This record gives sequence, structure tokens and C-alpha cells, in this order.
Amino acid sequence: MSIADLDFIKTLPKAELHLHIEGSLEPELMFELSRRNKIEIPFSSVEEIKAAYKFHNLQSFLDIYYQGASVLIHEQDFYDLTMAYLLRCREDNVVHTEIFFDPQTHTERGIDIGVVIRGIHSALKDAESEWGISSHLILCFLRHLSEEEAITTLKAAKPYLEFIKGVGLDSSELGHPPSKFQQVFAMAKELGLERVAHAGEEGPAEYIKEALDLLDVSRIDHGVRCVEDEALIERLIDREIPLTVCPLSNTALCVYDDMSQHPILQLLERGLCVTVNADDPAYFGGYVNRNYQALSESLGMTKKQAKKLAINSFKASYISQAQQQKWAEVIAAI
Ligand SMILES: Nc1ncnc2[nH]cnc12
Ligand SMILES: [Zn+2]
Repeated sequence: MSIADLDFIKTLPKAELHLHIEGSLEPELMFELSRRNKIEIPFSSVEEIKAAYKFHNLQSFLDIYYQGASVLIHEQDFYDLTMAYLLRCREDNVVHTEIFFDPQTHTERGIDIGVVIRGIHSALKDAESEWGISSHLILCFLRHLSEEEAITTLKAAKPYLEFIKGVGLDSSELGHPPSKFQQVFAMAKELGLERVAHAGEEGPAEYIKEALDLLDVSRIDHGVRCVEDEALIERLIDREIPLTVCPLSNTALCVYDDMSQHPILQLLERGLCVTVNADDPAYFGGYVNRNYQALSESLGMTKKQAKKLAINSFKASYISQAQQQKWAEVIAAI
């Protein structure tokens, strides 16, 4: 596929399944909110912010990402943040999105979890009624904090469970294995919530197995280090466990030195249900179509592979089987 086929990527309806809403905070909005809320940030211009976005691993990114989120205070801020992302969905033909949010990043600063959820949820509802973009919200626990704090967060979210589809696990992976969160994931299951977890991004393949065995997740976020364990790859194929892969994130955080080393298309060809996602687009150089474009440019992704990836995005989502089927037919006809 040539670069001229960017239009083709845009024609494909897509679901996005791995997007941290706090990671969609563009420098321009960060500045506006810092002024509006009188929160100091250590940058004097948008250019300075962008220049600071040079990462050498996950932690070097997370330090800047949590600092950026400090400008989010009011319900309107969370609304504006989410609406800005949904406008990008519209541009990229993302018709369904499953959004992560990190309540502890905000509650630690004294912000009520209801402020966060109501702000995000009302933007999601507006985008659905205005543009027909459907969505789910996934509450993530920060794995560098304790399980006890995760349990407190889950309890605080109880009045809002009608707005929450599932729980996830993110932040610093190394040294914080899924086994640390077994109890809180069991509680979430008991509450009828879906479960996903970041695993095998920087952490070993063993963490992917733990997420499956101990947290009973139905999807793995990233998961690219499964390539180091042949038996695990076969298990992921047999059990049809999707991986929400984020190519530009992986190169920005030096999981791979160059996109040409990314295994996503090899995994696709082996029969894994891999999907393409942006992770933290304001920090990693682009939204979902930009990720598809990178696969085209660096890995020679074909139109057939792009269609399969788009079909997988619906198959791996939490929309109904009938809806999944409908989108698969639309894409097959393109
Ligand atoms: N790529 C990522 N990995 C882990 N935690 C995150 N939080 C936001 N982006 C993340
Ligand atoms: Zn992520």
C-alpha cells in the first residue's frame, strides 16, 4: 500500500480499544487548562512541551504524562479533553471507542471520582447523539500503587458502575506483576465488569500468562512480548484472546528501535487477533490512522491486512456480536 492510499485507511470504519484519555491531552489544551485553572506547568510554550516529549522507556513517559494531567480539575475540563479526542475519532473514522481513564491520577490530587466520570461520560453521550460514535469506559488501576488503593478506587466507583464497562491495569509494569491485583480483579468480576490488563509491553511474557490465569482478563493491552513464548502465542490464538497493540507507542517508548522491527503483522499472519490503537496519541505522534499509516510505510501493510486489522478491532470490542458482524460486512465490502 502506498502513502497515497491514506484515503483507504480513512475509509475503513474502526474501533479503538486502547486509548488513555489523559494521553490525548494535546499541548495546546494543556496550556489552556493551565491558564484557566491557574495550575503551573514547567513549560513556557507549546513548543517547549513538545520538545520535552523524548522518551527512553515507559517510566520516562509516565513521569511527564502524570505531570500533564495535573491541569485537569473540573468536570468541564474532562468534558473538553474527551470531546477533543472524539473529534479526532470523527476525522479518523473511528466509530466505536473503548476509553481508559486513570481515576487515581485525579483522586490523589483531591478530585472527586464523580467529577472525572461525569465529565468524560457526558462528552461520550454527546458524541453518540451528534455523530453516532459509540463507546465504553474502562477504569484502570495504577499498578505502581497498592492493591488496597485499587480496592478503595473500585469502591469509590460503585455509584457510577452504570457508566463503566470494565477495569484495566496500567502504569509502570516492571516490578508490578498482575498477581499483585488478583483480589481487586476478582471483586470487579463479581460486579459484572469486563477485565483487561496491560501486560508484555515492557514486562515479560510471564506477566501475560499471569493476567490470563490470575486476573481472568479477556483482552491483553500491548502483549507484544508474547513473541518470546511460542506456547503462549498458540494459547492466545486458540483462546482467541485479542491484543490491543500500539505501534507508535512502542517505538516512542523504545520497545522497538525502529518500526521495521515491529511484529504486529507477523502475529496477524499467524492468526492472532491483533488490533491497532494509539495509546497516548498526544505524546506519541498520532491518532489511530497515523498508526495504520506507520505500518504501511515501515512494514508494507497490504490493504487486505488493513481490513483484517479493522475487522479485528470490532471483533475484540465489547459491542454485541450482531454489531461486530455488521461492521465486518461493511469492511469486507470496501
Ligand atoms: N503505554 C502505557 N503503558 C502503561 N501505562 C500507561 N498509561 C498510559 N499509557 C500507558
Ligand atoms: Zn496503554
